Parts: sequence; C-alpha cells; structure tokens
Amino acid sequence: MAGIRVENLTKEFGDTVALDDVSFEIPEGEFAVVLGTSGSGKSTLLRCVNGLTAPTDGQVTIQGETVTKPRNDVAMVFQQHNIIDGMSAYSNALSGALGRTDFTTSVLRTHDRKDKLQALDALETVGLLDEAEQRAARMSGGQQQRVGIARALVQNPNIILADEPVASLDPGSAQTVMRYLREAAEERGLTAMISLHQVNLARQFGQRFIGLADGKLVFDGYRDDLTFDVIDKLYGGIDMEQFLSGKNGADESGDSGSASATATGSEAKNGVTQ
Ligand SMILES: Nc1ncnc2c1ncn2[C@@H]1O[C@H](COP(=O)(O)OP(=O)(O)OP(=O)(O)O)[C@@H](O)[C@H]1O
Repeated sequence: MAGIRVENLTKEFGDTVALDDVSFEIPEGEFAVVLGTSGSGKSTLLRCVNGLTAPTDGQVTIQGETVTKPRNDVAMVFQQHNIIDGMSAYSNALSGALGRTDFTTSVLRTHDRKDKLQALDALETVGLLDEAEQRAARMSGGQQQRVGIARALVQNPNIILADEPVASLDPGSAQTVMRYLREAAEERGLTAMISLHQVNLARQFGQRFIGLADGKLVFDGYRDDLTFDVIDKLYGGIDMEQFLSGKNGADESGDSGSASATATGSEAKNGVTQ
C-alpha cells in the first residue's frame, strides 16, 4: 500500500512554478530522500505532503485521504530544530504528545503515564535517554536535532518528514542524526521522506530517491539507479573524486549556498499557504 501518493502535484507562487506536475508513490515503510539544488522545490513538496501548503493543482493522498491540512499521523522535523531551549530534552520530547492532549492537560502538564513513557522511549531511540533531564540549551546542535526527532516520534506518526534536518550540522553530527533517523523509521515501520542536499549522506542512508530540478521530477529510483550521471544531472559540476571519497561539493560542509530549508517569501512559517 502507498504510504504517500503524490499525483500531478503543481504549486505556483505567482509566476514561479515551484512544483510542476510531480507524480510518484512511496510505499509504506520506505525511507525516501528528496534531492535537488536550492530552489528545486524540495521544501514545497514536503510542505504539500504535510498539508502546510495547498497545491495549485493535483493532490497528495495519505491512507487514501487527500491531504488538506496537517495530520496527526504525519510528523515533521525541521532544519531549525524548533525545540524550546529552556525546557529539558524530556519535556521537549513530551510536547510531541500535545496534538492528542486537551488544553487543560497541556497547561497543567498532567500528561498521562503512557505519554511520559513514550517520551522516554523516544529519547532512548535517539540515544538520549541519559540526557533526558538536560536543558536543550546546553545540548549540541546534533543532540537538539535528535530531541526534535524524539518529539516527532512521540506524536506517534505513521509518516515522518524532515526538511534538510542536518543542513546546519557538522559532518560527524549529520551522520549521527541521519543514522538515528533511519533506525527510528525502521524500528517503528514509518514511511519517511527526507530532503537532503548532502549527496553522499543521501546515498548512505536513503533507500529510495526522488530527484527534483526546477520543480520537475527528474529522477525516481533506488540506490543502484542513482548513478554519477544522475547526480550530475541533478546538481551539475560535482567533482567525481570528491564524490567517491564522500566529500562531494554539494556538500558536507553544509555550505552549498542553500542552507535555508525553510520556505521563502511571504509564507508564514507554520501556516497553510494557498
Ligand atoms: N512562499 C513562497 N512564495 C514565493 N515563492 C516561493 C515560496 N516558497 C517557495 N518559493 C519558490 O519556489 C521555488 C522552490 O522553492 P523551495 O523552497 O521549495 O525549494 P528548495 O528545493 O526547498 O530550496 P532550498 O534547498 O533552498 O530550501 C523557489 O523558486 C522559491 O523561491
């Protein structure tokens, strides 16, 4: 069964065609990576799947239902971890349960035992159980991102989306975060769709690859199909030697000139755009 079905998806922002008639299906439980240069449409695609951006044409279907707004069974991890500095790793993780708790519970912080155990379990999944009481502000960028993943897991999703989750991390932390993300998805049978611009990380952790260029789907395949020619078509000008040594120009340093993974323009950060 399709975890995510994208059908003839088009999104225009004025004269800009951010997505142009994109169609593909990600089966349940698959770990898919979205590749493409800055401006190719990766964030817009993820936001359409998450129901944060309304398509101009076409549709996204999850469990046979057309996505029209954010869903509780779809969790999103952002590049800027979106976690609260003053709170502990545990409280941040627990806040993932807010979508299913009522107002009084969230104000009085009287989450039930199941939510609390889930928060601890999620921290264990991302290797941070021993840091549960640590304030987020005192954690490294990589650890904060792992807390962001834990919070997403506490939401109890079937689908996890991440928009350039490691773009602002050093190469070592980026590897660690991707490893935990992949393991968490595998362990819990989640369908994942992750945008990345580090090609070697994508090859290392991705199972399925969706390549975008100028809003069009230019590649859809598995690791063996993701040849140097395909990567060159997607990014252009990659040094083969560097690529094979895992230091492709686009890019381990996180400095491809496309550090921003958030939507641009007048779009409110978490608002649904029309
Ligand atoms: N809210 C918006 N208003 C106007 N144009 C937008 C908006 N969001 C995206 N775009 C445009 O749509 C195109 C695709 O943008 P998008 O952010 O999806 O690309 P991206 O591949 O995620 O890029 P990056 O890696 O830099 O985040 C770009 O030309 C961008 O300027």
